[in-house]
Amino acid sequence: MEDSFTSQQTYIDEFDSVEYLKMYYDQEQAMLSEWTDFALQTLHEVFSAGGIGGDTIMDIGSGPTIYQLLSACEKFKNIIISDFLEQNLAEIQKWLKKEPGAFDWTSYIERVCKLEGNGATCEEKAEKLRNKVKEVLRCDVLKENPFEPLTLNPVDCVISCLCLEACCNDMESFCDVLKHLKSLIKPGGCLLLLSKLNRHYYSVGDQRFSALPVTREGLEKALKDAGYETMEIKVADQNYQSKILMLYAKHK
Ligand SMILES: C[S@@+](CC[C@H](N)C(=O)[O-])C[C@H]1O[C@@H](n2cnc3c(N)ncnc32)[C@H](O)[C@@H]1O
Repeated sequence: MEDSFTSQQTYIDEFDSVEYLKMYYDQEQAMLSEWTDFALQTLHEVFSAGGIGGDTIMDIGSGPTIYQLLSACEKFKNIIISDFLEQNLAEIQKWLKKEPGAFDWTSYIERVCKLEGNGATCEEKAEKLRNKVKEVLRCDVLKENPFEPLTLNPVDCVISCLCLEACCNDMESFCDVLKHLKSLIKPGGCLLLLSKLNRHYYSVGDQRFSALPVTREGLEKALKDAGYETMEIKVADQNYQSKILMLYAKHK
């Protein structure tokens, strides 16, 4: 069964949130900086350019991470965090409640404060983000209503980083998921997707998790087929090892 796409039960049983943070977000691990450099810089640019903002932003497949919301928290009054796994939501809650053992995001917060250059301290920025997170919810993007049995009001913006490729085993399913997300966005609102291209899997500890190897063209087509209008695409510099990109699309 080596080749089958990772099941939801495997995620529930095997995804180790603490190990994921250690492998991909611990500053000691230099291999990660290409992703975080790109994500922090790109999200800073997208949110500071104006145009994207409003009442509520929803992060889909947040995992145990908050770096992706550091720039967004300047532009939205409310933030909804969501993931399929309870263990990831528990990690987020630990950080929100400043509990012992919570992951230390200080260096990420400092980097975003520096990019924003408005004199806010790391503590002030962290408090701003904490205060804006109004919900931490379980979701399953494979469901037509990812928050079933809840029905949420559509939001101004949905953001999702490295998640959809981890849930969908083909482009048809990817397109269906984009349609599910569309129902969570107000008409005229936007979707921000951050992805690594052509990746077949990622590892957490000894466990491999499947990824759908997406291309820029495939993503653009899926967005079009799902009824979005692509507004902007940014691809990381050539000197990055793996191709990574940000897609900004509008719910027409
Ligand atoms: C590679 S991690 C990305 C985490 C985080 N967004 C980041 O940028 O590091 C993929 C995430 O997708 C979540 N996921 C997997 N299947 C899902 C589903 N059906 N619905 C929502 N999230 C799902 C996993 O729990 C995991 O947190």
